[in-house]
Amino acid sequence: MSGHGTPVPMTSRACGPLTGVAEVPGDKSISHRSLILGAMCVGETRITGLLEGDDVLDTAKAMRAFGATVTDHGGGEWSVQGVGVGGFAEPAGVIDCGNSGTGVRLIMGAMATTGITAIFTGDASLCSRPMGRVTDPLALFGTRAVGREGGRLPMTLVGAADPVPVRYVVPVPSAQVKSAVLLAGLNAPGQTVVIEKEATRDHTERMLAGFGAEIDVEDTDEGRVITLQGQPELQPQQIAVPRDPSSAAFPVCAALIVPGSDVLVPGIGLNPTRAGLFTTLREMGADLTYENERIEGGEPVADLRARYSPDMKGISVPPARAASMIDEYPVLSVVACFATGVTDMQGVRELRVKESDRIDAMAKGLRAAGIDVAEGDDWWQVTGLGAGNVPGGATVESRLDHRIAMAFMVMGMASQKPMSVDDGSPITTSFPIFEPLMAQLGAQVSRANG
Ligand SMILES: O=C(O)C1=C[C@@H](OP(=O)(O)O)[C@@H](O)[C@H](O)C1
Ligand SMILES: C=C(OP(=O)(O)O)C(=O)O
Repeated sequence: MSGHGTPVPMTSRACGPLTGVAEVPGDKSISHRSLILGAMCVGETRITGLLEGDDVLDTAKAMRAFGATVTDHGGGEWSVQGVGVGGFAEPAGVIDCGNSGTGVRLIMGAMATTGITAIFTGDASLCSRPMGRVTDPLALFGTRAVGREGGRLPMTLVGAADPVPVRYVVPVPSAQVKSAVLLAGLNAPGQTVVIEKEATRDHTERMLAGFGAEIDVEDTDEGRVITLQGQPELQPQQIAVPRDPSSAAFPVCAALIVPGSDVLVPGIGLNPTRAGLFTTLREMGADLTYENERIEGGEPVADLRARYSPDMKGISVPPARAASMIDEYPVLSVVACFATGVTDMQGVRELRVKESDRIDAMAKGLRAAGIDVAEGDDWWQVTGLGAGNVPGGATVESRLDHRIAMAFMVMGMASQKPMSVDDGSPITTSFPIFEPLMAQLGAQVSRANG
């Protein structure tokens, strides 16, 4: 879990070219789902390339608490002996999901129709995030939730003993909400239907099909209609987790802004529901190429090659692309500082309910570093100063948010003065090897202030 220990101040300063190969860890979204779905079938699921970040480790602990046997075999190899759909045991203690919205919301879905009771909590960040978006649709199955004011953790969920299937139109673009409803639908008899107006990451749908569930996805005038047949017997799988495009974003963006850089980031999943940042960077004029494009485990994958790009221009990022790059706006806003002109980001209200209010956290930090930022409820604009012209020289609060901490560390690699964060410890939630990996490329990130 992050943010429970001593804060780790971190500083990043201008460095020579970043060069070499950046092997980023496994995908966080797919790692959570591998453990949860593995726990929901009878038999052994084998996983390679699991992200061993705090968020995923907390999900592994939770699956043990619900009765699955989760074993770390070393070197990113894990196995899960599952208990079957509807087979979760009632946990003896409180389920602490640490910093992870994905972990808590998907696990709530998975236990919601099993007739057991579980108590959930998390760190200060997670306890401030809205859970009603998940407990409202789960109530339609018959699940009861009692939490703090505003639907916040800590929260008790009493699972539905006789769940009914549900038809639910997801009111916010959220793969976590969609996934929670689908996982709950697994143990309800009959068909559960989830409709999303905007496509969000589709790992749950793809993986459910892989585990043998009967699931159908159709694009209609109403949106993406996902129909799941309840009470399947899921079949254990061998899963090779691809590398995380959201982690790849950091070495890629750093290479684009540090003079002379040339970095290869191999084996990155380019599922269209995740790859919006790379499309955006290319539209800005980034020298970012896809090499060795291939299909792995049913997903498009490529090696990304990012080179220093001093002539990038600000663009308008279309709101329809927001879901496919929702976690990448903090680091995109850093790249925008090194481009010329305005980068306009619209339709991004969801950024306000992540580990922190990411528009507010980035706007304050960027302004302190000499950048002009305008913002509204669901949009913000960053006025770039162009390569070499970004002042920097600020210490920013990371607010228990790994992506805020890493974004400002990337900024410091190319700004005139160093950038510091008050606490870099949250980085281990998603990217535990961020510091050694960036150092290996030539970055100067140190654990000290100023
Ligand atoms: O389903 C997932 O794995 C995730 C969905 C997104 O959250 P929302 O569903 O809240 O948009 C994303 O921000 C998060 O990092 C991972
Ligand atoms: C939003 C994120 O994660 P989560 O919602 O799982 O905490 C993220 O990793 O950027």
